[in-house]
Amino acid sequence: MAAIETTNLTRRFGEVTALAGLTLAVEEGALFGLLGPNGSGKTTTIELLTGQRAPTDGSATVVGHDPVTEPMAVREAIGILPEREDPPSFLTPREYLTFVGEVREVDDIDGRIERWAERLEFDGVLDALATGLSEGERQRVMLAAAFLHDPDLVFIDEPLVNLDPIMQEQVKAVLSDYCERGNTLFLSTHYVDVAAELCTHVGIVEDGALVADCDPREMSEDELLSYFIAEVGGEPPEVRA
Ligand SMILES: Nc1ncnc2c1ncn2[C@@H]1O[C@H](COP(=O)(O)OP(=O)(O)OP(=O)(O)O)[C@@H](O)[C@H]1O
Repeated sequence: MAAIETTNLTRRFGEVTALAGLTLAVEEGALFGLLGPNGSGKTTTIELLTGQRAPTDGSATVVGHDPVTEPMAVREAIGILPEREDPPSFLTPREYLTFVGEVREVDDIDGRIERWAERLEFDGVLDALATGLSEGERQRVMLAAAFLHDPDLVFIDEPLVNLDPIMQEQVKAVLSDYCERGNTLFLSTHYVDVAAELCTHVGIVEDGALVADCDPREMSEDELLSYFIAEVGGEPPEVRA
């Protein structure tokens, strides 16, 4: 069954067409990556699918609900980590996550916070003001917030940005494990290596339209990179020896 389906999803901002008729299906349990260059419409797609913005044209279904007519049902069923969002600077991670847990009506909030803090290794700063946290620590707190209520589907805009290589590996394991339990992830990224290594399904988007839909497990990272560059209008690189 599809966790997400879009038909001709379109969004214009005045003269600018951010999304130009995106038609896409993401199956339940997929670790989906929307791969595209800067300005290709990735963030806009997430904003439309999560009910933060209305489309100019077209439609979408997210875990069986229409984000335009049933935004609350969508919001309850999903987790989201938008690009460049931080916990409030004047709260500690524990306070912020407690607030999120209460809004999300999570059982055993304290236990879940402890488990996520250990898993994402920010237990040492759980009671420090967020203003003093590193960018990577703030990113991990926001990841915990997205997963705290154990949703069926999570959207993450650029999941590994700001993380050091060791933390990137740990976050990749968290994301893979989440999908192996039957949940669905919708990532947006412009990093081909992230899509190649992590995803089970990649959609390549350019100028707001889907130009390719592939399974990266069936190709090497170099092949995905060449495919990506060819699809977004450039010349493929010379294959490395
Ligand atoms: N609120 C807005 N008003 C006007 N134009 C917008 C708005 N939001 C996005 N756009 C434009 O729509 C296009 C797609 O933007 P979007 O942020 O969805 O791309 P993206 O693929 O997420 O880019 P990046 O990888 O740089 O984050 C861009 O040309 C952008 O300038």
